Amino acid sequence: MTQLEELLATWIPRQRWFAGKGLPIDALRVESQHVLVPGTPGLRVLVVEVGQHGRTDRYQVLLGLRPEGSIGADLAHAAIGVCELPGGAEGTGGPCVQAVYDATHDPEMTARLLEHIARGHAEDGVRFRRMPDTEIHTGLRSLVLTGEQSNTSLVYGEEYVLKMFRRLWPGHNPDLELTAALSGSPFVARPYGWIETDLRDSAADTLVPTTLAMLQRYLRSATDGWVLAATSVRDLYASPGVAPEDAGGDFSGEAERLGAATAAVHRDLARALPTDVLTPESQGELAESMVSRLDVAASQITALEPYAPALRDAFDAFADLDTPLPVQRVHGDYHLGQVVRTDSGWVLLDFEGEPAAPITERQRLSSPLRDVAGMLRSFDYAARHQLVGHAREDELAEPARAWAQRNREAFCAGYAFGGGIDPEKHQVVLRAFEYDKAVYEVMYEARHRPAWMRIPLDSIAALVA
Ligand SMILES: Nc1ncnc2c1ncn2[C@@H]1O[C@H](COP(=O)(O)OP(=O)(O)O)[C@@H](O)[C@H]1O
Ligand SMILES: O=P(O)(O)O[C@H]1O[C@H](CO)[C@@H](O[C@H]2O[C@H](CO)[C@@H](O)[C@H](O)[C@H]2O)[C@H](O)[C@H]1O
Repeated sequence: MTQLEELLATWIPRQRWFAGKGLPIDALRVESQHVLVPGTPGLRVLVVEVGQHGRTDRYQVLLGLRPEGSIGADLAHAAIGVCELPGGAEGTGGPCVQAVYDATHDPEMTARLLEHIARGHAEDGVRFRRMPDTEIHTGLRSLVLTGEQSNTSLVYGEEYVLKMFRRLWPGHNPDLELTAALSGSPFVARPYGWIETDLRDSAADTLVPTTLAMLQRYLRSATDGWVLAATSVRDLYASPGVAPEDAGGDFSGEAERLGAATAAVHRDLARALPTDVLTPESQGELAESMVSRLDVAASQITALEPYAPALRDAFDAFADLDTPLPVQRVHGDYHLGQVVRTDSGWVLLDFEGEPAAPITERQRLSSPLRDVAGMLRSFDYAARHQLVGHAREDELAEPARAWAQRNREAFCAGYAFGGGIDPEKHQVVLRAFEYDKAVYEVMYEARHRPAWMRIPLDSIAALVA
């Protein structure tokens, strides 16, 4: 490994967006390095290959370069280290020792990204694109959004958000594809542009245009759906003996409006992008993929094993259904943290799909009920997460169940009222998607938040009871 690769092998596993937590890094290689700002201070986009346990993932790193010893206090938290870089100070000849740091925290450097998108510039294999009929204000200072994210988002002057996709797969990111297809909808934040490069698809041995980042309108008045729901749950838990419908912070009106917004987005996606009907064979394959995901999860998480037969039965029942299943592009990783409440209503974000799945899989058409199931799981999460370690856990189990049930029903009613298919009439499909999502969540939590693994596990226990 080069000195830079050694540094990255220590720094990358500590980042929130690193998906391979818990496993040692066996190999790391800088696959490509694109110079956006030559010299020092300098800016490069790196595509880094990380090998772990027999598989290789790619990550995007925005690397800042400064002369050794010149990283000020404002960037100290972003420091990666000091190393010799080939062509470190472009124009000066040979290798040169540089301080390298995470440039997402450096507004001087990130300002260049916004300028490049505004101008539709291209630089060293990286293309910056502006959406037609948009005007972009430059000269805005960026700040990194804090929070539990799979990617990194920069907010420019409360006007735009630039989401840098961290884990890269060859292809256009579905977040960009779907947000662009929904442009003009009141239920999505307007897209302004994107950044892309070519990434090698080793299976096909071709270079594929691949999205590195997407620029969108920043919604100033937005409040996270998860935060709103968690506040409602907290209110309920602080009012012993009060039913969810009588509690001050009842969420069901919002849940119903969210259901209607979701149905409207599904309708618009079905109008703008391809749709189909699943053949019985494809439905069988989908059920099989749910079973395989369960098998992998149960082989790693022994606490899942007792529920595996009941889960398999639900997937089999789905495979045996003989009603044709309409499919289309869907959100793919829908939960309360992906929706925000603004002054004018709910807005849906992050159409990326499950960040751990290859892009081709995420682009596959699916039933809109998959998203409905995702949101129903999220109501369950919102109700249960405050029980973890709570002194009154046993006493609160019933209010938690009642809160989740009330909001599930309200969401489904809003979805049907808003023109979506009535989820209540498709229980077999809905159950299969809910179980599949819960299995995914067990794996996700085992990797990212082990203390929360019992949330989906408890739900599975209750669902199959
Ligand atoms: N356009 C936006 N306006 C306001 N807040 C946003 C916007 N986009 C994202 N956010 C905030 O950032 C959080 C993470 O964004 P998201 O796109 O879900 O990133 P990730 O894929 O990394 O999880 C969201 O939950 C939301 O609170
Ligand atoms: O938002 P991301 O695209 O990063 O999605 C991943 O992280 C989510 C957690 O932030 C995870 O969602 C799970 O936890 C949520 C509460 O934090 C809960 O509302 C969801 O229902 C639950 O699935 C998501 O699964 C994962 O892909």
